[in-house]
Amino acid sequence: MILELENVSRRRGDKMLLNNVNWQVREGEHWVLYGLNGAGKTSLLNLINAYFFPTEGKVSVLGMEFGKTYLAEKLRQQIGFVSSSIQQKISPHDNAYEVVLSGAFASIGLYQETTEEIDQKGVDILKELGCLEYANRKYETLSHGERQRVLIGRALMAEPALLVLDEPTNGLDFIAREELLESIENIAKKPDAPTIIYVTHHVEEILPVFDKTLLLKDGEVFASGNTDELITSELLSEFFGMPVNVMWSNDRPLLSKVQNRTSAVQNV
Ligand SMILES: Nc1ncnc2c1ncn2[C@@H]1O[C@H](COP(=O)(O)OP(=O)(O)OP(=O)(O)O)[C@@H](O)[C@H]1O
Repeated sequence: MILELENVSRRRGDKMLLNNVNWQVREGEHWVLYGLNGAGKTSLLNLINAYFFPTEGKVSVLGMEFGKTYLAEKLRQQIGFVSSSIQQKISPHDNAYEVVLSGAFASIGLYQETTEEIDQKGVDILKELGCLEYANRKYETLSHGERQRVLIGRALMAEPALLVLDEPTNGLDFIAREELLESIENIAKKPDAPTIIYVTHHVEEILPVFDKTLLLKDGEVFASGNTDELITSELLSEFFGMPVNVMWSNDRPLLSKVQNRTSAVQNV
């Protein structure tokens, strides 16, 4: 089992950041974690990464149960994490190749000697993610989309059992977003792929490989299960508290607001 959360709550003062969350992620599954701003997604990721501990409930990540053994460092080495907070920590003067290689040591910056095997693996990953042409460019000169690819490459260097992609398409234009999604899909489809948790605000980004979804609302699990059963007009209308329409095109959902009668009349 990759992830097992049992009746997990996290309180901060009077506020419940997470309330009675149950979630099981099995090896080989790919999940979307979907929620609006403030739903508790970051809080949940902080818990998975052992930056937070639950006030109540049981958390077990990659077979390590929190509280019983304190293995935060060991755990984090086995989780590939791509987020805007990691993005900000990368040294802007390191080149793309060095950033990717640093993932082998779970370090920010490359301080250790690499082996030939590590170097080759870095090249393979750069190739796979389409980053070879800018491998020698400084991180600070890369576009937003290129940086995200490099960060995913860095995360893959450590061969993580779990890869968490926290809103990786933020700030990307349509083409860059679709290209990045294609790369993510290719990674997910590989036989030795890590389990992926893809965090997003955008239903349109749910790729067919993400066949499991957790809908988080106000710190609680609104629903979890098979994506095609959850991402429906009916369930999402209930989730948003307003009527929405979900249409599927090329196995990807498209979301739109259903116009109510009053606004339709106003538009006449
Ligand atoms: N340290 C804290 N103290 C008090 N409230 C907090 C703290 N951290 C987060 N919150 C609140 O908990 C709620 C959940 O926040 P969280 O950042 O987990 O949501 P999110 O789903 O990641 O949102 P976004 O998509 O906007 O990043 C929010 O209402 C937030 O204001």
